[in-house]
Amino acid sequence: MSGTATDVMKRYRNGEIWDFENEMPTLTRDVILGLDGGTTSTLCICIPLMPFSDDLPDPLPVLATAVAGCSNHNSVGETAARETLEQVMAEALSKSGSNRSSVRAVCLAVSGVNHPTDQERILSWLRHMFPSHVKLFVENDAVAALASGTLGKLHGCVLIAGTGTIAYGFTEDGREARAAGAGPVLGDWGSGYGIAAQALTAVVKAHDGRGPQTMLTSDILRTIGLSSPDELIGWTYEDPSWARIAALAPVVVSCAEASDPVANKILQYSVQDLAESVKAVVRRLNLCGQDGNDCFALVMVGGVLAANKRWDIGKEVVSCISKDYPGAYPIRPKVEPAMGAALLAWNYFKKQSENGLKC
Ligand SMILES: Nc1ncnc2c1ncn2[C@@H]1O[C@H](COP(=O)(O)OP(=O)(O)OP(=O)(O)O)[C@@H](O)[C@H]1O
Repeated sequence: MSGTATDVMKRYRNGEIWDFENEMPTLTRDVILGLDGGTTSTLCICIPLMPFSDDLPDPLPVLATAVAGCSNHNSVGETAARETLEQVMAEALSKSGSNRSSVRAVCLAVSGVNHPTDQERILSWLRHMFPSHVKLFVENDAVAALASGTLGKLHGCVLIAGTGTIAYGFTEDGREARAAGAGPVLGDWGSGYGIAAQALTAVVKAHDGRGPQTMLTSDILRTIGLSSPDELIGWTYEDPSWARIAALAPVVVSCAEASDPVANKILQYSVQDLAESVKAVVRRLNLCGQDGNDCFALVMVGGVLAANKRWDIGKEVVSCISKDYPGAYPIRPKVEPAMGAALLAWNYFKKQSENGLKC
């Protein structure tokens, strides 16, 4: 299958493949399922197998989406994770008017896929759900995040900074490298958790007389409804979940915006840490070429990198990376990681077709 940009425009209307002869959506079609399996929810997106053009339609055609709970087997166990996946894919297919026999590929991006054995285990679940001709992919969620910025091409580096952080990159010939993403105990200081943990530490140090006074004390205590730093010990033990601590990151930003030197220092350190993760990946993969000036996509994802009025962490990170690697071009994805996952699978078929292979 191949198609020009004009063909693509002709074949889509309102995000559906359109049967122009009969003025109705085409009912029988090959579809791809892209899934983003997070710790809180799982999103499944069903797209048609689009024509293999370099100019993708804008907006990208979505036949249906479905949302379910957690599908991370580390959190909910294998049986519940499999059931959630089955349910969310069945719902997306049913909403799109398709069924399992229309599925050409499934790409599942999940957090916690760090090793080929994780991949194999999840692949074997999918193999039981679909006929053998269906192409199956299981990736780390960072890979889908990269693809959501590059529209399916695995080339460049993604930096995710939300509750946690990770940098993940690919060369055009498929080599990959990652940095950070090992969790707060192992020093992800640029994550929401890392920023908030440094701020809480600064508050306790100021209270003890081990560090400078900071407006973080009043602002953090007000935010979490405590009256003294002494109560922080009980507060952290009460529920040490990463997201609860990480939710304090915007308080650090507002204190830095109000020129608090301690908050400023924390953010500057976090910016350096995030930039170092990306630079480590770029260096190991030589994404910037021999002279250091080659262009590469730098996909920026996550709440910490969202634009703030005056203290824009994402902008500072890019500026820090650009000093060493001027070819880094930042992309803030317009589509969901689940779409990134679906586009990864589509790109696989596109490459097959370009190489003259049957797909
Ligand atoms: N304006 C902001 N500036 C800095 N940090 C922010 C801002 N808004 C939200 N955050 C932080 O972003 C984090 C949430 O981001 P996001 O929703 O991308 O993460 P997540 O999906 O929960 O985590 P992860 O990507 O690690 O799984 C929270 O820690 C929050 O404190």
